[in-house]
Amino acid sequence: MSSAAATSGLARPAAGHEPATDVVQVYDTTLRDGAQQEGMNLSVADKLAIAALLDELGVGYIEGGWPGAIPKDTEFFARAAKELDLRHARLAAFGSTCKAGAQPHDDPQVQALVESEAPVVTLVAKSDIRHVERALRTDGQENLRMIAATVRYLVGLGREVVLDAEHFFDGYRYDRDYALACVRTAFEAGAATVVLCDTNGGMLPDWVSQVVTEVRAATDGRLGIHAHNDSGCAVANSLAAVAAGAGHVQGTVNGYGERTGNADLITCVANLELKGGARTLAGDGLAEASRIAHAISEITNISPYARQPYVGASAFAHKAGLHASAIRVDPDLYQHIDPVAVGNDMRMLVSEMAGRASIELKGRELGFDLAGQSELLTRVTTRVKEAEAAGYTYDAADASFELLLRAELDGGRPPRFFDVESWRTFVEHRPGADGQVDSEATVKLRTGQGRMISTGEGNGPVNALDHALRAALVGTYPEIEDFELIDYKVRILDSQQGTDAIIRVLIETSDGHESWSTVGVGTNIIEASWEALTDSIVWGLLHRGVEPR
Ligand SMILES: CC(=O)SCCNC(=O)CCNC(=O)[C@H](O)C(C)(C)COP(=O)(O)OP(=O)(O)OC[C@H]1O[C@@H](n2cnc3c(N)ncnc32)[C@H](O)[C@@H]1OP(=O)(O)O
Ligand SMILES: CC(=O)C(=O)O
Repeated sequence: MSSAAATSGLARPAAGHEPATDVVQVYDTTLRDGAQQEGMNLSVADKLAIAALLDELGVGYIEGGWPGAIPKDTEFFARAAKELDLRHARLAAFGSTCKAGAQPHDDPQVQALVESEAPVVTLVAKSDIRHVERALRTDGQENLRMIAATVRYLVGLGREVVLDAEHFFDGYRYDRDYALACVRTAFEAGAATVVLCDTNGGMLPDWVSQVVTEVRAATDGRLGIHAHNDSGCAVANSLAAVAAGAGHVQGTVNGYGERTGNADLITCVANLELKGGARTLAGDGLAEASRIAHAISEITNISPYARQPYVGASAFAHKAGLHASAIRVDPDLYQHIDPVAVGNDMRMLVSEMAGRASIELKGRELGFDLAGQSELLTRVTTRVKEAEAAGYTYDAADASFELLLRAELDGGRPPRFFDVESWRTFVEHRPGADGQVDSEATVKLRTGQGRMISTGEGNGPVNALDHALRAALVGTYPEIEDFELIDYKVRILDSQQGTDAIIRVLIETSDGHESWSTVGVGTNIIEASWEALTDSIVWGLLHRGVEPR
């Protein structure tokens, strides 16, 4: 594998996509525009924790929210000043220009921005004349006065002012002169950066490119880009803007944001750094990007998107056998960068699409050197294909695949910690018990310490079976007390057969340090669950280094 993505022959900038400037400011708005995402509700503690992670990533600016408008955001700035020790980022408070007919020093909303004590203030201003007239219900001159007065006032108080020109691209296409007048007014009043916003998110990269090129030629000062993803082009539009001369890019981690979200900041930065050769983040944060993106998902309580570029769990996961056979020669042949550059890992997926190279590489990932073991590789590949045809799925159940591989390595014998004599479950409904249904299971098995018979109760037959199995084993293998079933998924594979269909069960187990997934297949849910449950215990014991007792 190449040591750095930037050195990979595959990661060279494509002509026309290099940034026009080699330093691009990175401005994160996860805590403000990201928080505008449907269903997201961040506490002040959440915001402080995310801000610390963003600083670790190395962004230049963290927009913390809108003090004065949202009480939690007012509190965030008060606490951030005392509790955050930012090494890289400057905090930005977001708000709007003063109201029509008002002066900034009399406008309570502008005063709240001042009182936040954030060193940077980002003002949203209308730059589309239609919004000025219809939403603000004022005229173009008054809006320019509001921009000039508010920017000048805040700059006079020593703040770095960023002006977010809302609806800029739509406004520019409708009335170019007015949109340009807003940008010029902000620069003349002392704004450090004017950010051209695709607020409705409907632009396409060549439109953005053309507009930014023209604005750059017509004005003097640093331009930024703030793109929403309604046309699916937020990242592409941000890159197009930077290539056309914008020196500041706004976005959110994981692309959170209003409606379809904002430009995914990590994708933008990774593209700019690794392909465009720009300097964006302070420090080595990019190499930690996957961990940071996932940590932020934990805080927002929104499951990470596996297929997210660069940082997604599937971003460097390879399933097709032909891909694996080339990757065995050189990973660059099927990867656009070295995953290490963004703190991610290459993974091999074993499935019906696997070839012998996939099995060899997966084996290597699991710590087995299978190189040159041609017969074994053929046997395992055949077993995987047959099992997948019967309903198993190993790309979602690494632990079950490892047990299959170990069995083949050991002459077809699966690892044996116990021998099952029998198991059974029953479900009972008793009249007069408030509709309650009781489940009970009995498991009979043998370990080296003798014959064990245990009964378990549960809120369903699988739960009862799990309890009975654990009860039967815990005396011999106390280690299993730490194993916890954390996810359980059932899928009907042949739905046309109704209740006779094949059932697949996937189980995820954790011991508090790592988690592992196992699969079971059967004509009924309990049989399939039993297989996944026993695999999960066997794998857990093997990985604890436990010998059969
Ligand atoms: C494109 C973006 O995403 S910008 C960020 C948007 N974020 C938010 O709106 C979240 C926080 N917002 C809020 O808490 C509230 O909307 C507040 C506190 C800002 C305003 O609340 P209210 O005073 O009740 O006003 P309301 O939300 O109904 O309307 C917004 C007002 O701001 C005015 N306004 C809108 N944009 C601007 C601007 N750039 N400059 C000055 N005034 C503006 C509108 O004309 C309207 O004024 P009006 O009350 O005189 O009609
Ligand atoms: C400022 C902002 O969030 C927008 O225009 O989309």
